[in-house]
Parts: sequence; structure tokens; C-alpha cells
Amino acid sequence: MTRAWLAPTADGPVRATVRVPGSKSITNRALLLAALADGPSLLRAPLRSRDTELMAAALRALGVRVEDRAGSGGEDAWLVTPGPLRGPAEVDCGLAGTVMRFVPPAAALADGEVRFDGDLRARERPMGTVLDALRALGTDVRPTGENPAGLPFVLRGRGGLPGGEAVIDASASSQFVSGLLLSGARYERGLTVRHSGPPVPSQPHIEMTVAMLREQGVAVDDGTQDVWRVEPGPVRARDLDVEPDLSNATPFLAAAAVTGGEVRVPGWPERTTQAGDAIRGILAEMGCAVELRDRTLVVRGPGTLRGVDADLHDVGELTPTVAALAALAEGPSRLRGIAHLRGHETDRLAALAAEINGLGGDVTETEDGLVIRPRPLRGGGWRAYADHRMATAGAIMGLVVPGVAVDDVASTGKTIPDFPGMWAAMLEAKETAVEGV
Ligand SMILES: O=C(O)C1=C[C@@H](OP(=O)(O)O)[C@@H](O)[C@H](O)C1
Ligand SMILES: C=C(OP(=O)(O)O)C(=O)O
Repeated sequence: MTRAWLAPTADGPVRATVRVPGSKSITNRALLLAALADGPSLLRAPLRSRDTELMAAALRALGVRVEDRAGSGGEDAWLVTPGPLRGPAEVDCGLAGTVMRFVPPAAALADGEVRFDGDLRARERPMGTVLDALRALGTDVRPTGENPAGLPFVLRGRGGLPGGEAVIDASASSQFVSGLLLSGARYERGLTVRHSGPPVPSQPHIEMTVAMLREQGVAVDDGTQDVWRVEPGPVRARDLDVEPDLSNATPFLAAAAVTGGEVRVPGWPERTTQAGDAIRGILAEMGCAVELRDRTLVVRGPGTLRGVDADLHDVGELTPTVAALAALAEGPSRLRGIAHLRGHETDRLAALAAEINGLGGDVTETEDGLVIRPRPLRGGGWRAYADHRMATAGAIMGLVVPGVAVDDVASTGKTIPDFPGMWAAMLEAKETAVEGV
């Protein structure tokens, strides 16, 4: 059992410039598409964290070369050289939704047997939809554990797949759609994915998938709601600069919000498909000054934060940060449209309610979200439940509530290589304010 991490309390307004590592969602899509491409691709400034290292390892296991390289400016890069996909191979998904939902549709193209497993919690994450779709498309997939509809399982590839049409219920995760689309162009007849069921969450992530496919020369028709058609054809190799991870920027921006400070994040894209961009509107609604200037996002916190009524269906990833902000605001908040968060790294609705209430808060779970009423809070234990975003939410709380002890800060390594170091550097920075925000 590792020692808890005592979240540092800010001794005044936080003023810092924070460089955020690359986007998990872009890095793992880029790795997978590079593995299916018609030549080598250089991915510059990729995220190096547990989720992306697991994706790289999965692709290497299938016969793809993923090598460390420096880009032309000396920046960190991954050179991906595709090869024929083949088994036998073993894929460790860890707790990464992008690995467990994106790799099996690619592995269905491999020649040979591919075994998938992951963390214990990963065995509980929704997965059956992808496996049923692959079966319906002609892949042999069999469970190898107790869960008939998830990890662990074995997939026996025959070196190709006819493709066609898959009708799925993607209401539990947009990744079911993204995973199938990413490999669909390499199926003989391409792939049509048709969603049937309650609304699909996290739409921007599907838009990111479609945009990245198009950038690699794949024809995608997304003109009809809940239907996506990927034409068969080559995936063109492409060198790419990975954008900073905007969702991972949010705890740092929250530090400005809750301390009345100012945090700048350089490299913020003017236009992006990343869901995390929505934090700008949420922070503004809560009373922050938010300005995107020359690709640097500047957030200045107010004296007191306002509560929000927010539908986070499209941007569920932001919920732990927004819930922490809401618990530290002056009025009540309601977060809606996020029932699917019960299937994330942990049941995030239950976890947020339990941990905020454990500090003296007043949070109730609704069918599809949370109602958060600010209360005076006290220090205490904060369980991360192996969830990187629960750990960073605990760090936000600790900035203004002395004595918040996060049990598993190492869980942040899922998507941030050195979160405690970055957090400490932010608190030590003491920069001066910029004009005009
Ligand atoms: O495709 C992606 O990169 C992601 C899609 C979303 O998943 P869900 O649709 O399961 O929420 C998001 O929450 C996750 O962090 C990353
Ligand atoms: C839901 C998330 O991750 P995953 O990609 O594992 O689904 C997340 O990062 O908030």
C-alpha cells in the first residue's frame, strides 16, 4: 500500500503557465491509424502515459514497429511503421477505454489469435457491443473469463474481414462507434455503423475520429444522424503534431478558478475536435475571465465561483473537474446527461458523491448526474478508485481545503506522465498577471 498524497494547499492566488502534454484521444487514434496506414508516419509530441504506452505495446504485439524518434526540431516523436498484422499476440488494455475498444476491430484484420485482458476494473467496463459487432461481421471472438461480454477474450483473426454493416447500441460509450470506424476502411466492403438506442454520449470524440480518418484520405459519410459510412480503401500515412490534451488542462485551469489566480496554457488550438475545449464556456459561466490569445488560453478566477446547470453528455470527461469546481462555488450546481460515467474508470457519479460528501459536502446522485450544494468543507481522505480524473479532482479540492489526502495519485499516470510534479511546479511559479483578461 503506497502512502497517500497530501494535496498541497495554495497559499494565495495561483499564477502560472502550464505546458500540458499531448492529447490521449488524438495520440491513440493516430497510433492506430498509423498502424493501418500505407507507409510510415511520424507522430510528434505524442502523449507518453500509461494509456498510450499500452496502445503502442498492443500494436507492437500485432507486428507494427513503434519506435522512439526525435522530430526535426528535436521534439519527442514516435515513428510508426506498419506491417502485416499477425498473431499470436497478447494485448494488455490496462484501464484504457481507447485500447479495449479501438484495438479489437483492428486485430480482426490480423492473421492469428489475439488475446485481450486488462485491469480488474477493465473487465467490468462495457465492451459487449464491440464484440457482438465484430461477431456479426464474421470474426471469431470468445470470452476466456467469467464475463461473457467483455475482457478477457480471444479473437481469432483470418487476415481480413468482409465488413458490411453493424447495428449497435452505443449509448454506453462513443468509443464503440470510434473503434469500428477507425478500422472500417480496411474491411473489404468498408463499414456502415448504425446506432440504435438512447443518445450516443461524447459526440465530439466521434467527430475527432471522422476528422482524423478524412485527414488520412478515408471517405466517411456522417451526414445522417446515428449512421456512419466508411468506404473501403487505403489509410494514407501522415505525419502529425499532437495537440495538448485539453481535458488534462482542466485541473490546472481550475486552480486559477478556485484561488482567484491566473493560469495560462500555451498551444491551445484555435479549432479542435477535442471535447475538453468546452471548459472555456463552463469556466466563463462560473464567473471566470477566459481569453484565447495567440494560441494561449488565459483563465483568471473570480473572488467567488457561481454554480452551474450543465449538460455534460458530450463532454463527460470534464465531470470530475466541474464537480470539484461546483463543490467550491457559492451556489448549487446540477450536472446532467452523464449516466454513462458509471461505466468509466470507476462509477464516477458514485465516486464524486462519496468523496465530496466525505469532506463534509452535500452531493446527491440523480439518475443521470449530480446535484452539488456547496458546504463548508474539511480535510480528510480522498479515494481515487484508480481513476486519474478522480485523483486530479482531489488535487483541486486540496488547493482550498487543507488536509485532503489522495490515496492513489499514481493513477494520474494513465494520461499525465508526472502530475504531482506539474502540480508542484504550478504552485511554485508565482508569475505576474497578464494584461487585459
Ligand atoms: O474516444 C475517446 O478518445 C474518448 C471518448 C469518451 O468516451 P465515452 O464515450 O465512453 O465517454 C471519453 O470520455 C474518453 O475519455 C475518451
Ligand atoms: C473515460 C476516460 O477514459 P477512457 O479512454 O479509458 O474511457 C477518461 O479519460 O476520462
